[in-house]
Amino acid sequence: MSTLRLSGDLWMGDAPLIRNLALEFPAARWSCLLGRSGVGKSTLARLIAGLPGPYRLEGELAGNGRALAGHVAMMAQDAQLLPWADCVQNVTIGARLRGARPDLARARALLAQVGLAGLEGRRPAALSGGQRQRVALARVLMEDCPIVVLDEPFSALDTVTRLAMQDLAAKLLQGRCVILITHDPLEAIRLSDHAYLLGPLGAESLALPASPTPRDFTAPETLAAQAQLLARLHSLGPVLCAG
Ligand SMILES: Nc1ncnc2c1ncn2[C@@H]1O[C@H](COP(=O)(O)OP(=O)(O)OP(=O)(O)O)[C@@H](O)[C@H]1O
Repeated sequence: MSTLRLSGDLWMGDAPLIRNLALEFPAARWSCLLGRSGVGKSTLARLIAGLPGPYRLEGELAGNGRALAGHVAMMAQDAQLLPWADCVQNVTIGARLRGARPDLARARALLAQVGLAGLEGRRPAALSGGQRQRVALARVLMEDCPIVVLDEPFSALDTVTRLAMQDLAAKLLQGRCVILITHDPLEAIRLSDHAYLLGPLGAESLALPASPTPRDFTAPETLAAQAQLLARLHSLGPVLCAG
């Protein structure tokens, strides 16, 4: 699967959310989706991941004309772990739901890769927020899908843990088509090869530094791009609540 393409109008119930979408998510690249709260970023993430909901796309979503079922793994802000299951059981949940025999050795190896060697038998309640996101990352790697959707995966973490998780994800998800949703301009700039700013009337492509990712958060070009992106997001104005 080389490039994932999404085009058309996104609807929530009987109301349009985003019109005129023409998004391209190349293989082996990180693409970022930005936009005001409520614009429809998580809805797009769910659509790409094939999750059910009261939304529909009047258009096309495919990778080289092929359907996406079985090709997408997703990681969200909340690690979404089973509270009664230990790390190994959480990482192998996909196989068990499919009725397949879980590869426990591979699960343990992936947990070691994300820095959780020795904690395999712990349940989520006995892990820190950062450790839970590491389990979620290991679960994504376990699924071994060419497309990975990350919906604000690190936004609940403190800044230093977040930077470490960004570096880890950039390393371990290398070679996959990653679609990152984030509110954090620095995260977008550090990790993305390209970015779209979403609005109700469509998506705008944003310029990013040419340097390789993950970008050094102290590099002048990273900081300049972060400031520029923050200014662009700020210019959209605050989110207003109806009623
Ligand atoms: N299950 C649902 N039923 C009805 N409306 C929904 C549902 N889920 C989301 N919406 C609405 O669809 C719109 C888009 O929601 P979505 O969560 O995709 O936005 P978002 O851009 O991800 O926002 P945020 O940045 O705040 O997470 C919002 O107006 C939201 O209220």
